[in-house]
Amino acid sequence: MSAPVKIAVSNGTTNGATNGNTNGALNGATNGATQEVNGADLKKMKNANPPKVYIGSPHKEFNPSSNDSMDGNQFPADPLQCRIEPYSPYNSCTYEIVQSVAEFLLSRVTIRPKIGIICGSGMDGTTGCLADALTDSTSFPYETIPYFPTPTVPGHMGRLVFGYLGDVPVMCMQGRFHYYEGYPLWKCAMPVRVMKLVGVTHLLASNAAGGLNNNYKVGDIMIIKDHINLLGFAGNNPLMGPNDERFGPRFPAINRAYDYSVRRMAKAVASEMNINNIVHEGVYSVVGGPSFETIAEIRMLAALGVDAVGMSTVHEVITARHCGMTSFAFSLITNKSVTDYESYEEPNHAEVIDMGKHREPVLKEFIARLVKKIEHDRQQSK
Ligand SMILES: O=P(O)(O)O[C@H]1O[C@H](CO)[C@@H](O)[C@H]1O
Ligand code: HPA
Repeated sequence: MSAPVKIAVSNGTTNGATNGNTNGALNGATNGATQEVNGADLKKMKNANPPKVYIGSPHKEFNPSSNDSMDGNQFPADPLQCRIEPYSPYNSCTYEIVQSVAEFLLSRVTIRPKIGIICGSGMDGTTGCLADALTDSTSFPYETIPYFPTPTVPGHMGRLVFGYLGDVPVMCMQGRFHYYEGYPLWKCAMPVRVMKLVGVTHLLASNAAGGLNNNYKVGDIMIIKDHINLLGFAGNNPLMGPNDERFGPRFPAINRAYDYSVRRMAKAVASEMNINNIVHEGVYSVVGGPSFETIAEIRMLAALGVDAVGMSTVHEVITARHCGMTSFAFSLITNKSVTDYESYEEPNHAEVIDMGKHREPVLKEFIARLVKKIEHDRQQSK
């Protein structure tokens, strides 16, 4: 049975005050009621209270005259304001909105994490992994967080957990948002900006990916050293639209996206754990999905120097770098990409999730040790 977690119960009000003095982070007092429930209770709660569909959901017909509320707020009466809606490829989530989400969270937890973790498919604790390893945790189902999207993909649980990994305070996204779910890229990456305004300085993202590199086996880990943003090549980027300099510059550099020193720490962790034989470093490419790749596409990606392919992470890392966060990401190779026209093999999401669960203990330890090193390094460089 999984460890009890505290569920933060929204009382519809926020009282966090902006102090804006530490990395743009907000500071707020805890006033949210909390209650203890276990994992089973949480599932029951989720089923009993089907997710409210907020303005940010891709699945809702937007109706300006509706009286639907978002955390107690009415939709704006002015229909022009209502044009700020989620289908736009341009970011319509203002700094103030992100700030209000950060305040909402900070006013309900006392913990002030500097490290934010995003769990990939099958690694999100649906069976009780990383987030359940957190102690003294407070958990927010996404549907209880104003403006947050809700995940629609199996293997992505959909809650934000604050707690201690070892003795390091972290916040952990159990479940992420993908472009193929219907969310524009800026919306998929919006939680990263929330992390930033909560005070997070280091993003640590994981994902499930298909392995193209012939040296990789299913179950291996690939530390991402660089990416090819295929969605960006096609004119789609989470930073498209008006730029708010409070987050970052109009034209951010991305060539050092995957922090060299954190990658070195990750390799040191692999040595300590004696798993060098399954840990590689390589290039990840994002595709839009949800269909897996054709053989011709895989061959093209391999020719471009891609080692692993997936449908996430890149927009999160771009958004993190834009707002000055240090970022690190790794892929769990959950399947080998098919390159042979004679092959009967087909990738499928079930095997992706199964491999995530199978590798859970190794990944948990890998992340916990890395988090400890990052925190140690952060303390040293103060
Ligand atoms: O990248 P994560 O979220 O780990 O998920 C990966 O697994 C799914 C395909 O099985 C896709 O969503 C792909 O991106
Ligand atoms: N392709 C794209 N995304 C993926 C894959 C894949 O083979 N495996 C896990 N996520």
